[in-house]
Amino acid sequence: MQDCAEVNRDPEICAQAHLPAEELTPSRTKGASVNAEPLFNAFLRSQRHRKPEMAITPALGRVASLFPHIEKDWWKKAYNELYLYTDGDCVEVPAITEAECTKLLEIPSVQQLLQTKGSRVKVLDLCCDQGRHSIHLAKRFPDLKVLGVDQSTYLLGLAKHRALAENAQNNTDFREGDLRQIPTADGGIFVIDCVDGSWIRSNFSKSGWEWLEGEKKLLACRERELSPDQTQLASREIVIDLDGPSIQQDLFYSVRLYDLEEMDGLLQNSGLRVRTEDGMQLITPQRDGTVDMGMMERRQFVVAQKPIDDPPPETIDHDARVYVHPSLELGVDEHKGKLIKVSSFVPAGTKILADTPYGVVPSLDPSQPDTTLCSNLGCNRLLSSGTESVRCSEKCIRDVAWCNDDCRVADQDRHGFECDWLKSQGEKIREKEGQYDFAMLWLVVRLVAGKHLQMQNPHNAPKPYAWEVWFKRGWESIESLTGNLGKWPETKMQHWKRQVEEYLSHINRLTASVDELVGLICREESNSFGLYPRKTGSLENRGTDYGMGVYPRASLVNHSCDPNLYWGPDSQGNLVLTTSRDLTAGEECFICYLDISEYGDPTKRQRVLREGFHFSCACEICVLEQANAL
Ligand SMILES: C[S@@+](CC[C@H](N)C(=O)[O-])C[C@H]1O[C@@H](n2cnc3c(N)ncnc32)[C@H](O)[C@@H]1O
Repeated sequence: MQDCAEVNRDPEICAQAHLPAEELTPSRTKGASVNAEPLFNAFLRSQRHRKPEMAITPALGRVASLFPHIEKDWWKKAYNELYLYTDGDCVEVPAITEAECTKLLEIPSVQQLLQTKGSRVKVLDLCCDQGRHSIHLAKRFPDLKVLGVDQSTYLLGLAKHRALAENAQNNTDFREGDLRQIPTADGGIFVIDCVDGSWIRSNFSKSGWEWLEGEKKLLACRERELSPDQTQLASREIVIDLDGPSIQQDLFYSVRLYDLEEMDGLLQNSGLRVRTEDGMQLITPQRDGTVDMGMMERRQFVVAQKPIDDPPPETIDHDARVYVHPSLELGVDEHKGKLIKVSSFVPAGTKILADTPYGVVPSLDPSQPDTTLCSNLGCNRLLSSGTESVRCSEKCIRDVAWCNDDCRVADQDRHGFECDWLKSQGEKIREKEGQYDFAMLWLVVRLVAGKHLQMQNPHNAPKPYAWEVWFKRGWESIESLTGNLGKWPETKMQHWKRQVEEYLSHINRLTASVDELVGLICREESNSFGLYPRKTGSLENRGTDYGMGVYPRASLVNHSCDPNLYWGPDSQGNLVLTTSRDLTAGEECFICYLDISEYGDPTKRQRVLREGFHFSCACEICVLEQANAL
């Protein structure tokens, strides 16, 4: 690996196009695509004499479980010529490689890097396989230096052969290496193209039969099994050559399934920070109905970076972390008001929006009084009991903590705004009005604190973001939220007015009037999101909330009892909205405002929506239920 570092020290784009190679089970496409490339076949022919390295377990019939049969280092032998026939062939189409590279280049931070550095950028392609991305990028940008690293001597040989034939040998290099021993460079961008574990977990096919009509006539028979803890997917692949000695391979292997949160955690453990603003884009390779796509069916890009120097707290712009999918746009409906829709087809499992909060508060679970959120708005990490944390030196309230001193310093000004108020009013409100009203009033105070800081630091508004075509940022985004004014019952309005007069006049720097603050409560109550441990919008119970926040962009998504998005916070308190099914062009996006697992009863559900959100739901489920009730 020393060599790699020398050839391509500090790569700027580290693309783990197949993370790790052994973690993927690329699916199959027609053998015709293999035939389409004479060079590839010539190489295969030249390798014909090689005996497959794979040891075949003789006469092993049906097995009770696949897991006991998996050899420890199965991946050391599996990436041979058969792999390209039965697995790698599904992406052996130049158009797919081109589309995937275009996606990579569309990642905002990659674009930015290319714009600032030109094509002098160095690319490290880990688990480069037969070099299809490396060679494509090298040809597309002749000044680029691309190093491909893989553990398979066979695939590297093919990559070198191809680079030569495609005249890309001068700016590519291919070396043998183990990705686990490659140090990550500072300042570069780390892109992982990996299997979408959570999707595969619930959608994988237990078996697959596939005819592979190419240079060889092969039949691949596959069987798959999920481990009891659902973290591993084991496969058995028997490959039969119809012309030659029949069984070519009986391979048992297993792949670890990571979902986005786990991947995020892994990257953070390795000192990388996930760039949520770059999105985790989904690639769905071309396929046809006859292909057993295996784990290639759903993949995603995760983009991360080693933190460079953090900007000083007063210049932090949380809105810089907002991610908006390019197909997303705003609309208006006569009854529903503003709405979010998509302008083109978006496949299921796509992150459509990741929004940053304008304010968040922890909502303490009384059974776990030590659990809270890092108070730094740029962090919001969950601090479970036992996690090391820094407490407020003024001992204002037990809910206030930071995960470390850096976060405390970054949050100094904002917390300074609320500290005295929390100290004098916090526990009193909780005792007299209850936890819900305390969290609501605290959130309102944090919203006002945000406005106050913004007014103090007007330079806190750098360049416009592309998403500002549709959305507002900063305090303006809060002001533009619907408050359902005039729709709340008078008793509720009086209750909030009393609370504002009784508790909020204690903030010295608060310059807002009682009416403005009551209006802010109405907005907060119409738009705030709970932070739940499990995703919401599915039939699963979402669990108990550990925080609540106002997310001005995500707030524009309307409700349906049969939503097409699910939502949940990431580890930094950003709210991530993901499509739960394919969306067609023009379709409105919906989340479910309720935990549908608790609101199966239509009357109860309609009542909560009317009282809490002031509308009668007319989604398909509600219409059907009403028709059945008549
Ligand atoms: C979080 S906001 C959603 C964005 C809102 N449409 C706007 O104009 O800002 C919640 C409010 O949107 C409206 N809304 C949401 N879903 C709706 C639906 N399915 N039908 C009618 N109104 C809806 C209600 O007024 C609700 O209180």
